[in-house]
Amino acid sequence: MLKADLRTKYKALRKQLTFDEIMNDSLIIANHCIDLPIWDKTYFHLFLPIEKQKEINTEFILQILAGRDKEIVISKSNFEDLSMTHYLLTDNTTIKVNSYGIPEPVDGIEVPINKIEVIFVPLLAYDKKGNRVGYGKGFYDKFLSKCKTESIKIGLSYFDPEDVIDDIQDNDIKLDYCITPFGVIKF
Ligand SMILES: Nc1nc2c(c(=O)[nH]1)N(C=O)[C@@H](CNc1ccc(C(=O)N[C@@H](CCC(=O)O)C(=O)O)cc1)CN2
Ligand SMILES: Nc1ncnc2c1ncn2[C@@H]1O[C@H](COP(=O)(O)OP(=O)(O)OP(=O)(O)O)[C@@H](O)[C@H]1O
Repeated sequence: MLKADLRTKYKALRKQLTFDEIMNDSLIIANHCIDLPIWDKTYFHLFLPIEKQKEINTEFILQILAGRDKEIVISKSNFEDLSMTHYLLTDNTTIKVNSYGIPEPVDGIEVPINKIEVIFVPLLAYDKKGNRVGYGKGFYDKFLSKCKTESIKIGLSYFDPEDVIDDIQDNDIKLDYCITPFGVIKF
């Protein structure tokens, strides 16, 4: 299927999810993280969920990371140049929801991209090769292209993969893993 059709399909599927399903799936997904070979790493990038889009609630993953004394990195998005700036999440971080519904740090200690070792990636759909589709502005394509090649990219999804995304381009960066409520997929 084409990216545009996948966006429509998966937005519709997400719309049907109840609050309880979102919470249950998010908790199961967080528990699957424990099985991944990432726990020797220090710098973990996490997205904070857009509630109105019914994204996976990453609060449970956040708790696991904090419990293991990891450095947690979150981003602020610039919709003018489609770039992201990365900040360390600390006890003093003030989070504000922006006009797109994304919870973001107001300011803080900036983290250079080359420090980030593990990235939890939001997505609408993905395929069996680890290609992904987001909201279509290319924020994560750009961000992931600047990350160290050895960084571990982990998608989170409520759903199984599609067979194939037909319009993949050269600048699409593949995931290393995807976690769903059904288990961990390695690409
Ligand atoms: N939690 C989270 N943070 C993230 C992303 C994400 O997917 N999830 N992004 C991943 O790249 C970037 C933000 N990407 C976005 C791109 C477009 C829209 C947007 O256009 N929203 C419209 C309606 C979207 C729609 O339904 O298609 C709106 O809010 O009106 C929002 C976020 C960076 N931060
Ligand atoms: N590394 C890059 N640098 C600059 N532009 C890019 C890069 N990667 C992708 N783009 C551009 O971003 C636009 C959106 O790409 P795509 O449809 O793959 O977005 P997406 O993966 O759905 O969105 P997102 O990454 O925000 O979740 C395309 O026009 C693409 O050419």
